[in-house]
Amino acid sequence: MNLRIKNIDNLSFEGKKALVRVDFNVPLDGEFQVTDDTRIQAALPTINKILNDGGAAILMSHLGRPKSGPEDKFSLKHIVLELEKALGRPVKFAPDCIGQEAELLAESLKPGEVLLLENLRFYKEEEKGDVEFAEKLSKLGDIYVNDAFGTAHRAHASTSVIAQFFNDKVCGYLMLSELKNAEKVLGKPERPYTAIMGGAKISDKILIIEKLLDNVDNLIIGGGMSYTFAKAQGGTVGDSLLEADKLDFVLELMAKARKKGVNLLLPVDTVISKAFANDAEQGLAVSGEIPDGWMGLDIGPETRKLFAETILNSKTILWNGPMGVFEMESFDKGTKAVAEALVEATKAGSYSLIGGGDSAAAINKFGFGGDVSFVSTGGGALLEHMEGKVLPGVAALEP
Ligand SMILES: Nc1ncnc2c1ncn2[C@@H]1O[C@H](COP(=O)(O)OP(=O)(O)O)[C@@H](O)[C@H]1O
Ligand SMILES: O=C(OP(=O)(O)O)[C@H](O)COP(=O)(O)O
Repeated sequence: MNLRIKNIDNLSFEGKKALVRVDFNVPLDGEFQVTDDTRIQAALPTINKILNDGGAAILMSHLGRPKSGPEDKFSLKHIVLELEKALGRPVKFAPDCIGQEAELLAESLKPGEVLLLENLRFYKEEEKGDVEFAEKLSKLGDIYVNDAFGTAHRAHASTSVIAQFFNDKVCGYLMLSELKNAEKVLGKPERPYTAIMGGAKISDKILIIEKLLDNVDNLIIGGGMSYTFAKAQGGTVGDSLLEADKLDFVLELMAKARKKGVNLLLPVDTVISKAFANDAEQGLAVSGEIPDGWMGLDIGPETRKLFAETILNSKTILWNGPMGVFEMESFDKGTKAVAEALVEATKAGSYSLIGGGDSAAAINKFGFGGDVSFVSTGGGALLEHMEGKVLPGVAALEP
């Protein structure tokens, strides 16, 4: 971890206004209710430290990916109630993240008070990393705190460019805890070290899979991406997810695993279905032998046993991406079996780190969130960090 960054514990916020970049990019339902408040809860230690010190907190975040300007469905006003509930105190809201009203609201903020700014991405300048926009934001606070680990892989105005306008700039507690936990896997992980990769698309995870082969003892591949491996080995995959342009890459990966002595585990059987639906006709197939008209939507029972065995023999485990379409009950058994193995391994003293929105949602769905070592609030950010890339949101905090 970078020790040149100032420690938040050594900083007093008394009488100060802290401008805090948080990641409140949380899921909302059709009624604009927050359906998972993990990221809000995770930001509380930093906000409470500021308030308990006698400071005021000005919170800024993005929500979703608005295309051009303000859109009601992406307004952060929808999360004010949830934030008030979590903090146990009122939260003021600035309907624009820059400009006169935001400045007046920030200026009149008293110690112990909290102000939430409207979605930063209502300005295209945010994602462009525009310096003038960053400077306007910076006028709102005296100290800059970045606690948005989930967005730390973005070099945006509020996550990195803004830092140059502050003498006092620090990592928040969430960011620190995320970096510390990732270090256990990135540094000298206790061995055997097993990475489990799943989810829908190989193309999203190519770099990380390749990078992992330099470090892991076992690499488990499940979920939608495993059918491209089956196809590349000459198998048939019916209507399963397939990235036909990645077949050569997959064969190279397999060769690299052999060369590096990495034990690559692929599914040996798969739950198949006639359609992408919970109640469609289902069956079981040997991997690479899926008939036409069927699609693989989960790993099969033999695979679950095989994967669990390896997980239980591991000392460090990194998991990203579900083993099947866990959102449907008929296809959640593989993901559940892997989650259960992770919990058991953790109980036996192994270190387990889970990243990615869907993997975190899966582990929470099964009620295991508290039974693994760490569930990261980052998806892309955690993976980029694992690839060894410098996170702009962290680098910007260096003096
Ligand atoms: N066999 C499969 N066929 C289709 N979709 C799948 C399959 N296995 C997993 N998925 C889907 O992959 C999605 C998660 O992928 P991804 O976004 O890569 O995970 P994460 O957010 O954890 O990184 C889930 O919505 C899940 O339903
Ligand atoms: O949810 C996020 O990323 P994730 O889906 O990789 O966890 C972050 O808020 C970053 O959002 P972005 O990918 O729109 O920049």
